[in-house]
Amino acid sequence: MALIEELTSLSCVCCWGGGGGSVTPATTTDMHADPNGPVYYRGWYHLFYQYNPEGAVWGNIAWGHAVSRDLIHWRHLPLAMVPDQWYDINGVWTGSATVFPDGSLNMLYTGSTNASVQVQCLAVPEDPNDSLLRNWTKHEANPVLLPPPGIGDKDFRDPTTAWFDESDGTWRTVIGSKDNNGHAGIAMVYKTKDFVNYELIPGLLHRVDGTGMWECIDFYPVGGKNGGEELYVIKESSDDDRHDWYALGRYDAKANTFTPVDTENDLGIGLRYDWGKFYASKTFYDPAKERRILWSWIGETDSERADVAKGWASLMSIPRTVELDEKTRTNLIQWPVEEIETLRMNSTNLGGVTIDHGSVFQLPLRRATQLDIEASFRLDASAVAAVNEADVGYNCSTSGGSANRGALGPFGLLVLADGKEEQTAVYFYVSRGLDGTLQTHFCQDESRSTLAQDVVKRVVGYTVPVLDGEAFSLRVLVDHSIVESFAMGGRSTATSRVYPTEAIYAAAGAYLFNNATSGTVTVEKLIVHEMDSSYNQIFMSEDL
Ligand SMILES: OC[C@H]1O[C@@](CO)(OC[C@@]2(O[C@H]3O[C@H](CO)[C@@H](O)[C@H](O)[C@H]3O)O[C@H](CO)[C@@H](O)[C@@H]2O)[C@@H](O)[C@@H]1O
Repeated sequence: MALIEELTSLSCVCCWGGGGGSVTPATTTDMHADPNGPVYYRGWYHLFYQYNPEGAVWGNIAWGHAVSRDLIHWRHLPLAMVPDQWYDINGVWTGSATVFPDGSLNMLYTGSTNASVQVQCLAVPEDPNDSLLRNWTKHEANPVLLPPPGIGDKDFRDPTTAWFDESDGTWRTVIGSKDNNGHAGIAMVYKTKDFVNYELIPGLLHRVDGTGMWECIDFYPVGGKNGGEELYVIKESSDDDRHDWYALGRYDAKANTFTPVDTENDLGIGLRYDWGKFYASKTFYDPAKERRILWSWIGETDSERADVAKGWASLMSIPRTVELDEKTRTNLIQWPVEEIETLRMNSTNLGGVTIDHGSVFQLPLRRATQLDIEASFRLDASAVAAVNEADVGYNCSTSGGSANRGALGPFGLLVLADGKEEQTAVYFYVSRGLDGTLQTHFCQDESRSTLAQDVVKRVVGYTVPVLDGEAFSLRVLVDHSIVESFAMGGRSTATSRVYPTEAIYAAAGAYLFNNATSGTVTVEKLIVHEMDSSYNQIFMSEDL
């Protein structure tokens, strides 16, 4: 069994379900999954989530609920909704909040009926004056939407936040499904005036053959500032491969179509929010700070048996802002919300060092289990120029991880590392293509993250754009058993759920490494912040 040394208290914005540390468990065994209906309401950030109060495995799905003033310090509230009606008795599944111009809001969610049919249901706050949104009324007209003809009873779920279409004064929501003909993922759009009666808009918003069932679709605009063209993001959580894929494109409301800007990066085949463990994510618009925030379910990578033994499973990612990368316009930028910086304590500036090829350098830190690391690297220009031979076919997942040496990489950081057996490597590997251009790969190697045997350990990552003159930059958030990394200012991210058994407490360290065969790496910037815990707990009246 894998051992988790202690609660992941920093990134665990939502891991209330026991595991020790500062969080009082709601019960002794439970399981969390998809973020649901995130919303800002009357001064509170609300996070609802798929939750099994009865065990550390999926099942008996209800809506857990927590609130925060700052997205970092969370207070647990009682369950917001439980399966208690024929139309959701098999689970109150994933849904989204829609906020109206007058500030009121509702939730559309998927109910799994007594016959396991997926239907859409409406819920409204019992008392709109309760800023904590503690009690919810399921609408008497539920279920408000059934699977349409041609769609499988079990393939119709996870309505998005609705948006208003001025052309006909209706609200629009997207629901994901699949078409077995072509094993296609599909996105359907419904219009409604009252959230009780719906009309399916003819045609599909989008469809991509071979991608299978699209769960937890998200759809929102990005960019459009300073005269730039607004684009749309469509995101699907692939039931086939359990990754969150996105595409950038143009939305034609009249034609009800989404067209990707780059067909090679169409939905489900090109861009991912995160190359690690990151699923069923959802965004919401934060009116308080005029930003879009992304949350995701980080599942376990050890065995179900281990989850049952430890009594809880899964947690939420650190909330991230998400916006269009205006420099490339080919990808999103994700970044930990600025509020995370309030947890920074001691900061150590270690920049300005040069690491020779084939070397490792331990960072002089007091403790290294809760860190926020900001780093940027530059390769020695003469070493880059000297590499004439093409190095094609490099792939983070299959090229041997951080141990595999090339002329220009890997180089980066080792975290949750004991200097002997255990480490998680976060690194860049630069290769020259046949056309002479350089390609940068951003990878995270979990293969030595734990000595435990019942853990899926992978090397994850992909290529990341590096523009002329840019240094190779990394931001790495380390929290005992989670590593969330952001490369090139957030153009690419990788999250690893790890279970060190030796690299724990005082034995955990962090290192710089340059495992390239030629050339030095200059560490231009390296600031390591020790991080405080967020001390999440049950909501108390004095929290008001
Ligand atoms: O909780 C339901 C909501 O969660 C979503 C996306 O995470 O669907 C998850 C899904 O898978 C769960 O059940 C599987 C067993 O049937 C289990 O293997 C898996 O680990 C669980 O996450 O739930 C349905 C029904 O089982 C399945 O088709 C999905 O893949 C979301 O789509 C739901 O609203």
